Amino acid sequence: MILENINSPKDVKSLRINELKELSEEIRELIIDVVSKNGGHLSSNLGVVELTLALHYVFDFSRDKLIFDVSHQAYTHKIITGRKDSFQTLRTFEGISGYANPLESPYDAFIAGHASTSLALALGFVIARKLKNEDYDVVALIGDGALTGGEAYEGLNNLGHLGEKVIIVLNDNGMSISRNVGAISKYLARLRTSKSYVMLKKMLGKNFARKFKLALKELLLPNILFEEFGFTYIGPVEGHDLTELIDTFERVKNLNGPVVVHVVTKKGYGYKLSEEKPDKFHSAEPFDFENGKGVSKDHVTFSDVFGKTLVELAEKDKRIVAITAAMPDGTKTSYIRERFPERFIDVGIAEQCAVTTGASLAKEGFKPFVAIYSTFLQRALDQLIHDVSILSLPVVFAIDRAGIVSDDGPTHQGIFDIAYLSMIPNFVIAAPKDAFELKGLMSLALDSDVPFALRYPKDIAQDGFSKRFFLEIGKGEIIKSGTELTIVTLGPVFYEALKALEYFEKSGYSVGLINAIFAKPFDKELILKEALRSKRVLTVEDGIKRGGFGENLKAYLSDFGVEVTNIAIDDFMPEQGKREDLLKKYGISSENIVKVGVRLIEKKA
Ligand SMILES: Cc1ncc(C[n+]2csc(CCOP(=O)(O)OP(=O)(O)O)c2C)c(N)n1
Ligand SMILES: CC(=O)[C@@H](O)[C@H](O)COP(=O)(O)O
Ligand SMILES: [Mg+2]
Repeated sequence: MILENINSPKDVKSLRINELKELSEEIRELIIDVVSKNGGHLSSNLGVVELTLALHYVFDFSRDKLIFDVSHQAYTHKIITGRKDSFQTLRTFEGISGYANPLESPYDAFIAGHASTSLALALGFVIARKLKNEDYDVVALIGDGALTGGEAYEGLNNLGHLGEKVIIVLNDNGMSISRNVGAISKYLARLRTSKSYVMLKKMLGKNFARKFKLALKELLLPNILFEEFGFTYIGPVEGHDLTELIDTFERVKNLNGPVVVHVVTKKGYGYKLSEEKPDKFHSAEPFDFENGKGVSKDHVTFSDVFGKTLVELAEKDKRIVAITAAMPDGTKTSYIRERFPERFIDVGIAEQCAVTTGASLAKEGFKPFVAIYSTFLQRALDQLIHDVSILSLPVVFAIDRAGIVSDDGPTHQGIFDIAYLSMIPNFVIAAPKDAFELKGLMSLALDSDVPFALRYPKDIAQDGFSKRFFLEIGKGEIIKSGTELTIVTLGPVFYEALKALEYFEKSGYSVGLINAIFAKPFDKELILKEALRSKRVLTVEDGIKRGGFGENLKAYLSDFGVEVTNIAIDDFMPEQGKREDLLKKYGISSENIVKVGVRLIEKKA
C-alpha cells in the first residue's frame, strides 16, 4: 500500500510514475469506500485523482495557492494533505468538510461551495503577491460547469488584462451536474474533439516540436477564446495520463503570464457505475458499492411534488416556463424538461441570468417558475430587486433546499431567503408545511400578478395534516386557539409545534397554534386576534432570526403589547451535519418549543 505512507504532499513528490499510478487506484478505492458510506460528490472526485496528484507533484501547495472552484472535487487533495484518516468522517457532524476550507487545513487556500469564484480569488492572490513582493504560484482549478457562471468571466477578464503569472487549470469533463449547457460548453467540446489535432499530437508524440504544434493548432483548432483574453492556451491535455499531466505542469510552471491548461477528464472515472451515470453519482447518497443501490433516495420530497405539479399545471397553462440554473435534477424541473422541452430553460450556473430572464419572460406575458436552491439565489439579490421587484413582475420562485441543509455545511445553508426577500417590496413569500399545501400554493402563485416566492426544504414532503383548502394570499391557518400562549410556525417546522402541542394539551396548558403559511404578507388579522387572547407568542422558523419572519411579526405585535419570542437561527452560520440533528441543536424542535413555551407561560404566571 503506497497510500499508507502518504502523510503530506512531500511524500507524493518522491514517487515514481508507476507508484503514482498505483496511488491513484488506492485513492479511488478510499474515496469510493467513504462516499458509499457517508454520501458525497463521487463522480467529480473520481475524475480528478490523477490531475490533483500531478498538480501536487509539480507545485508546492504549502506555499503556492491551489484554489478549487466549488471545491466539491477536493477529496484527493484532502487525502494527501494530512486528512487521510479523518477522511472517514467526511461530511459528518464535526467531521471534515466536503469542501475546501482554510480553517480545516493550511493547504486549502480558500473556502468555496458556490461555483465560479476561483478566478476572482486567483486575481486577489495574484495582486496580493505583487503588493507583498512575494513569490508563489497561483493555480485555479475550475470545471467546465463552473465556467458557465458570469463571475468566472469577470475574473478571466481581469486576470488576462493584468498579465501577471497565473495558472488556470480547466477541468473539462463535458458535465456540469447534468450535461453541461450553453455556447461555452459547445465551444469546449469543439476544442476537446479537435480530433485531427489530438490524433496528430499522439502519433508524433515527443517529436511533436513546439513550433509545429503551434502551426497545427492554428490550422486545426477553433479560435482560442482564452488567447483573445490574454492567456497562453495549452491543451487539450489527457487528464488521466500522469506523465502528460506532469510534463505539462512542469512546462507551465516555467512560463510567465496568464496560462490556461485545458485538461480533459472523464467524470466518474475508474468506477463503472459512476462512469455510466456521472449525474446520479454527482451528489450521492450512501450506496451499495456492488450495484449502486441507494445513490438517490426514492421517497417523495418537496422537489418531487414541485416538479410533478409544475407539469400538471403546464398541461393546462401554456404560459408556464421553467427555469433552472444548472440544477434540473435537484429541483426536479427535469420533469417538465421531459414533457415540454421547449418550455424548459437551463441557463447553466447563472442564477442572476435565471432571475432576469424570468423577469423579461413575465413582462412578455409568460409565467416563469424559476427553481433555485436558497443558498444559490443569494447570488441574484440585485436581480430580485432591480429586475423583478421594481416592475412587480409575476415571476414564481421555487426556492428549494431552504433552511438547514444536510451534509454540505455552511456554504449551502439556505437560511437567509426569508430575511432578504422580506425586505424587497412587492414580494409574496410563502412556505408550505406539506405536499398538499405546496400544490395549493403553486396554483395560487400561478394566478397571482406579483412576484411570488415559495420556499421549502429538501425534506420528505408529508402528506398533509389538514386537507381543507382554499388558500388566499396573506391568510394563515388556525389549528387551535389558546389563552396562555400562541405558537406561530412557518413551513414544515409546523410538525414540530404540532408534537409540542400534544404535550401542552396533556399537561393542561392552553396553547394555540397557527400555521402562518405566508411570511409576507402575514395574516395580521388572525395572528393579532390570537395574540391578544394569549398575550404571548412564540414563533418558529427554519431560517436566520435577524430580519426573519418572527422578528417582523415581533415588530408588528409590539405595538399591541404582546410579548413575542422567536425560535430561529441566531446570529451564526450553521455547521455541517444532518438536518434533523442541526434543527435539534439549534432548538428548532418539539422539545425546545415545549421548553421555551413552558418557561414563557410559567414566567408570566
Ligand atoms: C452558484 C452555484 N450554483 C449551483 C451550484 C451547484 N453545483 C455544484 S457543482 C455543479 C456543477 C459543476 O460542474 P463543474 O464545474 O464542471 O464540475 P464537475 O462536477 O463537472 O467536476 C453545480 C451546478 C453551485 N455549487 N453554486
Ligand atoms: C456542490 C454542490 O453545490 C451541489 O452538488 C450540491 O451539493 C447538491 O446538493 P443536493 O445533493 O442537495 O442536490
Ligand atoms: Mg464538469
